[in-house]
Amino acid sequence: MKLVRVNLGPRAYDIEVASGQLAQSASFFQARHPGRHAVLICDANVRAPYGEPLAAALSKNGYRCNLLAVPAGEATKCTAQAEMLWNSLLECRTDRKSVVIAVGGGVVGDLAGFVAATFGRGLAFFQVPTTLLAQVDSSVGGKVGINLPAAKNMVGSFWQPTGVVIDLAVLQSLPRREYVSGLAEVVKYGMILDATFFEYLESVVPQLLARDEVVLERVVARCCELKAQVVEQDEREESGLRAVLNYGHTFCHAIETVSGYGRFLHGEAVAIGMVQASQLAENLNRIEQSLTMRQLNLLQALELPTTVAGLDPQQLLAAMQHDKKVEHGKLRFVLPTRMGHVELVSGVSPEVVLEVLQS
Ligand SMILES: NC(=O)c1ccc[n+]([C@@H]2O[C@H](COP(=O)([O-])OP(=O)(O)OC[C@H]3O[C@@H](n4cnc5c(N)ncnc54)[C@H](O)[C@@H]3O)[C@@H](O)[C@H]2O)c1
Ligand SMILES: O=C(O)C(=O)C[C@@H](O)[C@H](O)[C@H](O)COP(=O)(O)O
Ligand SMILES: [Zn+2]
Repeated sequence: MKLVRVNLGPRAYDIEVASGQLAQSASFFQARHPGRHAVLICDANVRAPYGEPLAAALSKNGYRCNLLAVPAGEATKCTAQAEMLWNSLLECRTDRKSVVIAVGGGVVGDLAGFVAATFGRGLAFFQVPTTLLAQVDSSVGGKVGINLPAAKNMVGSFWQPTGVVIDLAVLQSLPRREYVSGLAEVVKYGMILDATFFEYLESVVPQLLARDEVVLERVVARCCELKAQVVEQDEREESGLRAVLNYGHTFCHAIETVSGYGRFLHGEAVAIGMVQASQLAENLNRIEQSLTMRQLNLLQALELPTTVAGLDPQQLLAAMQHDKKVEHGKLRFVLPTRMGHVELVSGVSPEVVLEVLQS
C-alpha cells in the first residue's frame, strides 16, 4: 500500500494506492468525513461490480446510502446529466453534511465532482477512480466539469476531493482499449516532469500491457506524486505551472470536440496530441526530431494511436480557440524543450499550427 499526500493546506488530502481494498474501505471515508449520508455516483458499467459492493459496505458501517448511475461514455459529461443528478440529490434528501462518492472513470469523476461542487454551493466528495486514466490523473487535483458541445471541459470548477481511494485490482476488468488509453497520460508525466520515469516506462512495456500489479503500483503512485507536486504549487492554474499537465491537450481537446465526443477516447487523443505538440516544437526549432521519435516509439509500443486522419484542419484550429489557455484571443501551447521538461509558449502563429494539422 502507498499513501500519497496532496499538501493543499486546509484542502489537503490523501490518495491511498492498494489492491483489493475497495469493499473494506468504509473506514477511509469515516476517518475523513463525519457525515452519515453518502451518495455514490457511478456509470452503468461500474454500478454492479464496484458501486453496489461499496454501497453495501458503507451501509453496513452505518451510512444511509444512495447509488445513482449515469450512462457510460464521454457524452455523459453534459448539462443534462448534471441537471439530472442535481434533481436526484434533492430527491435523496441530500444536505450539506452529505458526501458524494464518485465511483468510476474520469467521466464520472469530472461530472460527479462538478455536481458536488455546485449542489448546495458545495458538498464534500471522494474520488474512487476505476480506470487507469482516472487513477493516474483525473481523480487528483480537483479539476471537475462538463463539456459544452463545442468546447471540452468548458464549464466547471476547481473542487478538491476529501480523499482518493485507488484499488488497482479493479483495473483487471477494464476493456483493453480503455486501459491502454490511460497509458497515454502516464507517458505524459515522463515527458513533462520526469525523464527517469520515462526511461523506466520504456523498460516495462510488456509488464504495463500485462497489467502487472507490482509495476502498476509504482507507476500509479509516481503519477499521483508528480501531479500532487504540480497542483500543490499552482492549484488553480494561475502561475502557468499547472499548465504543464496540459501537454498535448490543445490538440487533444480539438480532436475530441471536432470528431464528436466519444469517437476518440481521451487518452487516445492525448497520445496524438502529444506527438502533434512535439512536431510543433520541432517546426519551431525548439527540439530535435529524436525527441518526437522517442515519444512516438513508446506510445506505439503501448498500442496507442499517434496520428489522426479525416478531420478538417481548419475546424481543428477553430476549436483550439476554446482552449482554456487562450489569452487575449491568442493560443498558447505547452511544448517540450527536452525529455522531462516542457514550457508554456505564447506567440505561436496559426500558420505553423496549421502546418502540423495538415501534415
Ligand atoms: N479532471 C481531470 O484532471 C482530468 C484528467 C484527465 C482526464 N479527464 C477526463 O476524464 C475523462 C476520461 O476518463 P476515462 O478514460 O476514465 O473514461 P470513462 O470514464 O469514460 O471510462 C471508460 C470506460 O470504462 C468503463 N469502466 C470504468 N471502470 C471500469 C472497470 N474497472 N472495469 C470495467 N469497465 C470500467 C466505463 O464505464 C467507461 O465505459 C475525459 O472526459 C477527460 O476529459 C479529466
Ligand atoms: O489536471 C490538469 O490540470 C490537467 O490538465 C490534466 C489533464 O490531463 C486533463 O485532461 C484536464 O481535464 C484538462 O483540463 P482543461 O483545463 O484543459 O480542460
Ligand atoms: Zn488529460
